[in-house]
Order: sequence, then C-alpha cells, then structure tokens
Amino acid sequence: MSQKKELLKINNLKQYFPIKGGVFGRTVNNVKAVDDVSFTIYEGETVSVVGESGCGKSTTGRAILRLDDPTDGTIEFDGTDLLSLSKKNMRKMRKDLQIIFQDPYASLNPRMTVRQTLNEAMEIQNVVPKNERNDRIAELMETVGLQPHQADRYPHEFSGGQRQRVGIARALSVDPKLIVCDEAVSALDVSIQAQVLNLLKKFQKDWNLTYLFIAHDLGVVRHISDRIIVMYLGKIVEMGDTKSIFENPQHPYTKALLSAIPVPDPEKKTERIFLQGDVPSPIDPPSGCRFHTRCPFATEKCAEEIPELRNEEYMTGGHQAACHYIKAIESGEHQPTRETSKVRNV
Ligand SMILES: Nc1ncnc2c1ncn2[C@@H]1O[C@H](COP(=O)(O)OP(=O)(O)OP(=O)(O)O)[C@@H](O)[C@H]1O
Repeated sequence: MSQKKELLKINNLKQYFPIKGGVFGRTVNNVKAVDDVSFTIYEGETVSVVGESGCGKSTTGRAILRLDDPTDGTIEFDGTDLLSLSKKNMRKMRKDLQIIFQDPYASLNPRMTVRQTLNEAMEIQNVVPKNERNDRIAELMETVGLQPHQADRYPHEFSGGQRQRVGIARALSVDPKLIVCDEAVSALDVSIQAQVLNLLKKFQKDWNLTYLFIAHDLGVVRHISDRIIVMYLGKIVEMGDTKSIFENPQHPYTKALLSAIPVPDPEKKTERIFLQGDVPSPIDPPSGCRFHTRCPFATEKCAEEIPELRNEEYMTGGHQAACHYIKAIESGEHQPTRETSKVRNV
C-alpha cells in the first residue's frame, strides 16, 4: 500500500496577540487565540477545523499562510519550514498555499475586473506566460461555472455565489497544492453552498488538491471532510475521521456541536445539549480543561489539569478526545451515570 504524503505538519502552534496598555504602551496581557495546537494534513485529503466563534480557527488558517506570524511552534509545508522563510520566499510559497475567505467581496479589489485580478495573481506567481493568460482565464471561468466573457466585469456585478466562484478561480489560477477555505461557503444559501462544495470536491479529485476547511457548522463540512478537528478556546479538544466524529463523538463539546445540527427526520429524536453561556475570554482562559466552565460533566480534576491529547495517533489521524471525564469512564475509574450515558449516546 502506498504511503500517504504529509503535506502540512503543524507542531505546538501558538498565536498570542499582545494587548498593550498604560502610558508606555507595554504588553499588559495576551489574547491566547491558538495555544499549543498540533496536527498533520496528508496530500489529497480534506481536514476541517470546527468550533464556535472565537475558538482560534481563522487564526490557525492565517498562521499557515503567515498572514500573521505565529508566536511559537513549527509549520512544515511540503518539507519546508515555513516560519524560517524570508518574506520574499514566503510570497513565492503562496503559489502552493492559497486561501479563500468567507466574504470574497472584501478580498477582491473592487476597482479591478476579474480578468485583471486573475492576471495579477498569475503575474505575481509567474505561472502562465503572458500570451497564454487570456486562454487560461477563459478556462478558469468555465471551470468554476462562469462565462468567459464575465471576466470583464467588476466584483459588484456578480452575485454572492458567483463572487465566491471568482475567489475560487483566483486561488486555482496559480495551481496551488493546499487551499485554506475560511468559512468559504458560510455566507451562501444552502443550495449554492452545495454547488460550491461539489465544485471544490471535483477539483480535489481532478488535481489532487488538499483542503483545510474552517467552519463553525459541523453539518456543512460533514460531506466534504475526511477528518475533523474540533477546537475550543485555542485548543484541540477532539480529532478523528469524519465517520467516527459523527457516529461516536467523545468530547462533550463535540456532542454539543453535533446536537445543534438540525435533523430533517422529525421521527428521529436526538438529545440536545445546551451549552451554558458564551466561550470565555482567551485573555484569561479557564484553568485545566478550558471547557470545564461550560461542561455538564466537569469534575474537580477538570479544573485542575489540562487533559492530554498529545501522541502520534492524535497528530496523524486516530480518533482522540482531550477529556478527563470520558477517559475516567473508559478506564473504569468512574461508573457512567444516567447523565453520562445520555451525553455519550446523542
Ligand atoms: N489580530 C488580533 N488581535 C487581537 N486578537 C485577535 C486578533 N485576531 C484574532 N483575535 C482574537 O483571537 C481569538 C480567536 O479568533 P479567531 O478569528 O481565530 O476565531 P474563530 O474561531 O475563527 O472565530 P470566527 O469564526 O468568529 O472568526 C478571538 O478571541 C479573537 O478576538
């Protein structure tokens, strides 16, 4: 059996944003947006990072492209240590590493036609000879389901779904290896969402593309993901292949996210887990397991010790959850109560 190739390997990634204060503008605290996160993505797979707003998903995506320089950790892409690259070499590397944002309107220059935007992307990365660019643009427009002549329009002349297709065309124009899709379909209507997701899936098959999907909604990424990483307040709380995350979720937070997905079949009853309150501040996150302040099953240990998830299996694909309570039940230290079995069987 052929070995899967590691395309992106993130180790102990931290992104702390300093908070300045006082007369001298010193750093008085930090927003711990991403706090010690490690995972690997293999070539040709789709990995999704999910979690509520403010969990550090976008910060992780931005760090991978070095749109923000991380505080600590390593990011290896296709065998290159990204954080050691000069700004110039990082710009070159972006040929292989692209990002699609939620709001393509904000990321497209309103004063440039789509043709100019695509031309610029190809010119910066020097991917297609000048005399072949118009043919390539026509091909790209058709690939993403737009008419070649629409390339002479400005972003405001497109609908939201069409603009997202333009954003995809721009990412594809430089022939990347990995695309970070940051809430790329969240703003679209459900039917358009499905069309765009299908398109992305097709490109993956055709060109062996690798995707890192960022989304707050597990339901949206279910059919596109090979593996899912669940983040809570800057940390990974669970990670596993899509089937096991959906059929056998372990962490109470994952169960809560899953139970929030609407079920189309009214006969099928699922227990809804309501999380109390909002995600706490990443400036002063709770001690121990960061989820303990909202977890219906938290024990004393949960407030004291950070649950471990760090091992090779977790890095590369096994199903793991960082939760003291679930581990204690599995080891026989705790007897499952009615409440626990309820949570385990959502
Ligand atoms: N440049 C920055 N300076 C200070 N704090 C930041 C900065 N960027 C993000 N944060 C903070 O870091 C935390 C994580 O933000 P991030 O955008 O990564 O979360 P997210 O999970 O992607 O949520 P959302 O879906 O709302 O974007 C938030 O508390 C956010 O306010």
